[in-house]
Amino acid sequence: MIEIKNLTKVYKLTKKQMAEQKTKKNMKKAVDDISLTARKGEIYGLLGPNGAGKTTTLRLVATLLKPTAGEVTVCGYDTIKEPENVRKSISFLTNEIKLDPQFSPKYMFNFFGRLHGMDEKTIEKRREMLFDYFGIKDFQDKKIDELSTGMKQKASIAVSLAHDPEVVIFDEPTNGLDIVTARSVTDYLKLLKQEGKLVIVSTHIMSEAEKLCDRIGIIINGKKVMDGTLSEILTSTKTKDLEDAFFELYKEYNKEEVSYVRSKTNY
Ligand SMILES: Nc1ncnc2c1ncn2[C@@H]1O[C@H](COP(=O)(O)OP(=O)(O)OP(=O)(O)O)[C@@H](O)[C@H]1O
Repeated sequence: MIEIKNLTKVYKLTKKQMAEQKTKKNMKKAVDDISLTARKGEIYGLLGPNGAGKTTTLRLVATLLKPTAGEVTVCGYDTIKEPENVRKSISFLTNEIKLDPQFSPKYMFNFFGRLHGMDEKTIEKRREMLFDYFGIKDFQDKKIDELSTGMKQKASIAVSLAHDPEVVIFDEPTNGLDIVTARSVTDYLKLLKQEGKLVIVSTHIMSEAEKLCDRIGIIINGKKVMDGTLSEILTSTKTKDLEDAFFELYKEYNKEEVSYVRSKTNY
């Protein structure tokens, strides 16, 4: 289980970042008082536009960042007090973490398996199963550098799952993948859920959130503005699909931006 309580993350901005973000403030509140609970046997989706704070939230859960305020527990372990136990319980995948291009998928899998303290027999069994599922076997001895984007992503996913963790945290796992590869990834996430794992993903793809996630947390400007099942969200927003629901919430929580877009488009 993941329990997030009043989580806040403020970044200090460099002068360059201030210029890039066109702001005079040297602080950016990327995550603003988010609380949520995600349970075993479900896929929880963080849905939000670019810059909403999804990656920062997942990095805080994965112990890669320290919160400015609030707390997170993963499988009962506090991310600040017991980060090692949290790391043992999770798989974390993000676009910024890449496998070393000079090594092969097989080498990387074995390396991470040993790092997690797995014995050679278990490593081989897990590798065979995961490489088989993701169609990596024929490419397992090639350099990562020589693989296609989809194959690289599938290899990263397989390696990240080597130790069979209870909690799977994937930041935009289908980003940049073709529809067939993306489907093999989302189908595998459903299998993990059926095994009783907790899967938490971020996405800005409405259809993916609709089809994949049991519950969805909508994040706008660092705040969780709503969460629930798809039908709960549609009922509360009186809309017929997630895109309309998202836009209703976006208008409510982002009035300045929406009126700017309207004035530009006469919408
Ligand atoms: N290391 C950092 N230093 C300063 N600001 C940051 C840093 N990382 C992220 N931000 C800012 O924090 C905000 C939230 O970023 P974050 O990457 O968490 O959003 P996101 O929802 O994952 O967006 P995307 O879908 O574009 O990945 C953005 O305004 C971003 O520019």
